[in-house]
Amino acid sequence: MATPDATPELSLVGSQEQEQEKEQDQEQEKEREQDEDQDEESIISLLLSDTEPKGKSHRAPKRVLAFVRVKPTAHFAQDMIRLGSDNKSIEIYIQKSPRGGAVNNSQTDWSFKLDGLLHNASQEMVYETVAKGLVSRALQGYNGTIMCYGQTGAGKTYTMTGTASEYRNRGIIPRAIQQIFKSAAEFLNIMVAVRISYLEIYNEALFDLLAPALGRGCKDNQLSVMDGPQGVYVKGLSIHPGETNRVISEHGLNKNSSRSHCIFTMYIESEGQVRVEASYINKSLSFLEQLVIALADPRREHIPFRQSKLTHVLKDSLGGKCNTVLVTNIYGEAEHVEETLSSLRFATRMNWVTAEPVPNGPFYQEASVKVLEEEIQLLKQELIMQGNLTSHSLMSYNPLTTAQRAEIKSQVQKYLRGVIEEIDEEEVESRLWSKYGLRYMIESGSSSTFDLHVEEEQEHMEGSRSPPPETGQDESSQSKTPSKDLEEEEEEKEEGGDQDSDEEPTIPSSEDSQDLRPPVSKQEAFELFKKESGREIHRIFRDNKRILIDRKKRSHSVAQQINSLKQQMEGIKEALEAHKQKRRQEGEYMDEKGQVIIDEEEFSLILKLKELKEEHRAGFTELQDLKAEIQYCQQLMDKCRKRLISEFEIWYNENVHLPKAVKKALEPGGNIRPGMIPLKRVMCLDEDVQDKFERVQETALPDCPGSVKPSTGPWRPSGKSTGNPDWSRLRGRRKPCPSCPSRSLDPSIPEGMPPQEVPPARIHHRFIKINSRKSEPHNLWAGREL
Ligand SMILES: Nc1ncnc2c1ncn2[C@@H]1O[C@H](COP(=O)(O)OP(=O)(O)OP(=O)(O)O)[C@@H](O)[C@H]1O
Repeated sequence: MATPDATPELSLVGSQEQEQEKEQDQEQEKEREQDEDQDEESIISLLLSDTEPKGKSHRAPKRVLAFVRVKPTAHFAQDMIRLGSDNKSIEIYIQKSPRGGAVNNSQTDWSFKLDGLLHNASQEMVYETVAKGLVSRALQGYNGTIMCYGQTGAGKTYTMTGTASEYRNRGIIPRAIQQIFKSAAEFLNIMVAVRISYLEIYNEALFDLLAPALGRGCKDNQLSVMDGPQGVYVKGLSIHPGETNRVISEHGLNKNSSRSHCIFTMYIESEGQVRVEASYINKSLSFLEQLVIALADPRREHIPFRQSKLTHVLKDSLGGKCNTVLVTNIYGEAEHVEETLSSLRFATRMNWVTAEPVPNGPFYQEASVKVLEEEIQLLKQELIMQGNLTSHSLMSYNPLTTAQRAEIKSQVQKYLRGVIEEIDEEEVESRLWSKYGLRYMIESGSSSTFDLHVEEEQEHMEGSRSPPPETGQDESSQSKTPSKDLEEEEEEKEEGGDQDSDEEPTIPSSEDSQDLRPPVSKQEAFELFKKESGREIHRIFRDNKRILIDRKKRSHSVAQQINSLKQQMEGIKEALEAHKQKRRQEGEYMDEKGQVIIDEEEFSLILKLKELKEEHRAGFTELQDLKAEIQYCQQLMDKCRKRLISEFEIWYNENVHLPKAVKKALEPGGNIRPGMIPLKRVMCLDEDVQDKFERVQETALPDCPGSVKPSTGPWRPSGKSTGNPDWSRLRGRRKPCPSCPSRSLDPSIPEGMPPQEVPPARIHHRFIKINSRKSEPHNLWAGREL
């Protein structure tokens, strides 16, 4: 049984044969005395806490933590084993051997100081003391190893796996798995995968305990310990998704376990990257002792890791980048005292082994990286969408290479010399437009605002290279925000209907070839569409997007808040634990109801912890709600995006590709039913036809100031005309001029119709298309004549 009143005494009485060892131990003991007081508490608290101490490098060497667990017994050798009331020291007293004679100076007393004694400790307490901090650190990215060492039957398996019969007696492994999954569940943004392996080393042979067909005794077993760039690993060892119970019960508790060493490893991965390997070793070791002696001696250069499979496998766990905790299981009975002494010596040496744990990358950082990655993904999707809209699915957003520049230059030159009819590359086309500031003209009879917007867009993009609009709009109307502008336009439309007018500034003069307009690019058309027909759906899309971004930001900050609360809670729990320990050591007072009396500080800590827990719970619920909202908004956004694109495609084809007359024919009551003319057959004026038409128009309207001459310029595709225009009819198609009301260019409008009744029409628009698809020579009038 425990001897709580035993005085802790740090003394070392040695025997001759152990003199050398004793000197070394004394030297170390002195050093330890100096460092210990400052160091010990901080090391333990660092290991047991989630947080890094401020101002301290996490690369500072850390000792292996050594705990001793005493197996409960009714025959505790009180006279031989004395447990210190500090719960850290243990003394062994062995009576002098009578064989030693009168001069018997063999050592009889040994005193050991470790990081903690676990006597009559529940499984829960063992886990809290030994493993919880290490697992928390594993979740922050540090590899960790928990080892159990001790005499056969001393309780290693019980400590590691516990008993299957009683839930509360589950051991470190199931509790660690539970803690990992619980913590992972709190980081909803991160997918955490836990995989396991279970290795047995028996007579220097390796066995995969999770490969049913390859258990011990199977000749096919081909496992070997390897040194890899990522550290030591066992080649051929199977790694499984985290369902362990069945297999462990089959293999883990075999009868010969006392002669074997078992290493259970958990690999914690977040989003594909192996983060942590938390290993558990549960068997007594012999080569390990030599290794530990070597590791504990700073003067030793060679560390004999490779002398056994076990020590080789443990290379990264001892003295490496790993947090290591040792539990030494001992018996409390007198008959085992020699073995107990040897186990405690091992524990003390292990306690001197240092390591420099380095994180693989903490989850908390991972969470923020995840948010940024999602943002990048979102932006990429938008870029792809834009690319699709501009038919630039293969568009590269990188600067052009020299070869690409040369290709563009050569194509442009060929095109300008008339060597080629079309510039193949769509990207070349778009760059051409932007380089030469070319504008477009649209065969549109109904959308006056369309042109106006295009003009505004161009101005916006090119820094007001065009002359200001002469539509009578005052300056204030030009400086309106797009949304306000759109609202007012809408109102204007409602009040005055379609205000297509001849005064619009988009009408180019024939002298000014700069104003010649190539066809509208899809990108520009899309911008326009978003402000007009697609305005509502675009608004919804934007609203959803705004909500989505807002929720993502919020969820990120809530996640951070939760993490910080968690850290605070851990801090308070530690403080409470310290209070509890102190209380127990100093003796507890009870009130009349038998309840322990606590001091004010402890009470306020309890209240604070309660408060934090509530906040944590609320934060967690909010995070889950936000997650659901984010998912929902994302779906809505996707739907809106699809709808926006599909409606735009229809709008674009109708407004840009279809000439006015075809559109008119497609209107309800028109003579062409939708679908009769494939939209892909882009209607464009054949160049020859158009040239002739321009000439006819010029001669037909020589002296009418209100008439506008079609533009001429360098954009003359030299396609062969196959059309057969009816010139007599063409002569009749002129733009209605306010001063010449009897003349109309619309074939559907009889001559002499008053101007106010003439539907809006433009003859100065010409359709020039440069793209990789060949469009059939086809003209508006031929279409109408069908
Ligand atoms: N702290 C404890 N409380 C209750 N029972 C214990 C405790 N420690 C060990 N035992 C019991 O003692 C027996 C032996 O323990 P265990 O199998 O864990 O020893 P071991 O060190 O793993 O032995 P071996 O090296 O031979 O495998 C088991 O029945 C176990 O349940």
